[in-house]
Amino acid sequence: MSDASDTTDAADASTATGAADAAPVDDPLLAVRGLDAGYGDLQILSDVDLDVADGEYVTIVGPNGAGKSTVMKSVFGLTHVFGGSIRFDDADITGAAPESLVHHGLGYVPQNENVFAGLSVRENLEMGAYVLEEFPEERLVDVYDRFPILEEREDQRAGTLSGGQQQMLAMGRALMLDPDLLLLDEPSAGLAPDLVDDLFDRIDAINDSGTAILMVEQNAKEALRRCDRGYVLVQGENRFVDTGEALLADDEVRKQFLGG
Ligand SMILES: Nc1ncnc2c1ncn2[C@@H]1O[C@H](COP(=O)(O)OP(=O)(O)OP(=O)(O)O)[C@@H](O)[C@H]1O
Repeated sequence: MSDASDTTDAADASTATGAADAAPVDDPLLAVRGLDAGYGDLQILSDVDLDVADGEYVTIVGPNGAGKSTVMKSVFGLTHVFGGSIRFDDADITGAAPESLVHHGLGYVPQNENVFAGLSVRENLEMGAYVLEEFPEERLVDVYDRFPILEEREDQRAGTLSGGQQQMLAMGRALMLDPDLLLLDEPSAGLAPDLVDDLFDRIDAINDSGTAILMVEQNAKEALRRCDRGYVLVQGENRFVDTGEALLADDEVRKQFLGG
């Protein structure tokens, strides 16, 4: 974990003992500061700070109901923000609508219902680019390169794909706009264990080609193994922040959140 002497003003906002510097990145692509957010009148997140640098791979782990998905939804304009700010690429996007965020270079793959089941694979991918005046053929080629099964099945209805293929399609759709930051909410949920590694490899490859990733995962050990930095969120607050490697090695994190 980071030394306490590292703490900045933003980190001072962290409430839990042992919280490291939650905002350690110079000139971050995404900067969440002091975020209080939730649904209707219900506040779920308290004073959350989170950074993602350009090209960085950041993961959020933590117990069920901690508010991990709520962080992602807040970044994508899908919650009620009570306080704090969200900046992306030097613009204040706090409370901005999802339609405007995709223009800004933000892609979001929700955990559930993330494909149009009644449309074909190709139509789903076309929907991913609907905000553009001209269809980006080169993006389709890139997505088919990353996920060849989607090209093989381009005329098949998305609802008939397997869970893993639907997840690839959802990611492919978000990649059609070549986002600078891709938000992935539990991409491995519901996948057979032998498919999970393959999916994580593909996410690594997306990151290797320059797209920053912010990912929520239940599969915490694997996610921390692969990411640059991780946040452990508990009851709507940052509890630990560090490199994935340091979090995996931390006794308290291991004992409390990674099953020993
Ligand atoms: N649309 C909603 N309206 C009201 N409360 C909600 C809504 N969505 C989530 N919540 C509540 O917000 C809290 C945090 O949920 P969230 O899905 O962000 O947690 P999570 O850490 O992602 O959990 P999990 O790992 O189980 O997906 C939970 O108590 C949940 O019941």
